[in-house]
Amino acid sequence: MAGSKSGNDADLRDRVVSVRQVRNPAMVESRASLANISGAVVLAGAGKMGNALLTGWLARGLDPKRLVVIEPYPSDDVRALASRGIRLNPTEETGEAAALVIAVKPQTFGDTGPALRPLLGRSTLVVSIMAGTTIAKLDMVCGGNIVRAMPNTPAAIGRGITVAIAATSVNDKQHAMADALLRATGAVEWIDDEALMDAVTAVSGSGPAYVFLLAEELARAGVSAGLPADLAAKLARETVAGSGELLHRSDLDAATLRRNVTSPGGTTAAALDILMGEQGLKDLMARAVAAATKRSRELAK
Ligand SMILES: NC(=O)C1=CN([C@@H]2O[C@H](COP(=O)(O)OP(=O)(O)OC[C@H]3O[C@@H](n4cnc5c(N)ncnc54)[C@H](O)[C@@H]3O)[C@@H](O)[C@H]2O)C=CC1
Ligand SMILES: O=C(O)[C@@H]1CCC=N1
Repeated sequence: MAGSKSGNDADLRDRVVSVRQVRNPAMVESRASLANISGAVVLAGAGKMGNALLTGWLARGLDPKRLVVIEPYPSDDVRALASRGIRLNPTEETGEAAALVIAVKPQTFGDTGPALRPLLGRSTLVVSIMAGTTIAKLDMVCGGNIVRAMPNTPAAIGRGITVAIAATSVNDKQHAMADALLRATGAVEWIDDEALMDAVTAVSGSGPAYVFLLAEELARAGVSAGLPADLAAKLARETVAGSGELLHRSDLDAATLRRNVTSPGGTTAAALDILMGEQGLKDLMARAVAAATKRSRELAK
């Protein structure tokens, strides 16, 4: 038994190494491409997602002097970046940007978008991460060579996943720059069917919230089952984080990892009878993702 466990550990280590080997080239390439950007990278909106992007770019070697941040209510963290050379709300002309990344709320874009036009030249790349905001709307409100992208908040620790689609006017150089900017925060998947973006937003854009809710409710259920609140919170947090990390490192799919926890006739099976029963998680998740997809479509109007 012990022999087979250490064999499993060795297998897991091998898999971790092979995962790292696969991921590194893209990160290295992203770092090289970020360092090669000439011209200003302007970020409009340094809230939760804008901040995560900023952190990733700086960690991957984008020269802070190339960064311009437009943010009416900068957090202390963003203000502190000014000491590293980032230009925050500059009053002087910044000239034509190499890239403009739009991270304001979609509901405000109709008002904020036109003010960004002076930053755009013929070759400016525009990357929008706004939910539900189509390439056609971006083109109408501010123009530029547009990439529409949907990241998620694990971007803040370089573990996000972004789905992106480029307008036909985006050339190879602009495409590579967009890829480098987005890849600085994790994996990137390029698609060529914009209609998929609403479901993408519902699954990976909003998805971290569903996982955090799972941690919240697992802790609450632990308290109901008799645990002290702080122990329940710690157990739920570490269980969600550890399971996510195992899923990340393992070659096994989620269903197999789930089965590996489930002894026939045991405690997990008793819980899964509820979670996988009628109107269980499958039904709830399908309804939740459908609601988010619908909301993303509504934001486009
Ligand atoms: N939070 C998330 O998990 C994700 C958000 N997104 C998208 O990212 C965008 C930003 O979302 P959050 O960061 O969550 O919101 P947020 O509210 O934290 O950030 C938006 C920022 O825009 C700033 N702002 C307002 N008017 C502005 C102007 N005229 N010029 C420049 N900045 C202005 C606000 O002060 C705020 O800091 C949204 O479009 C959202 O759909 C995309 C993927 C995930
Ligand atoms: O809730 C939202 O609308 C944004 C987009 C995906 C995550 N947060």
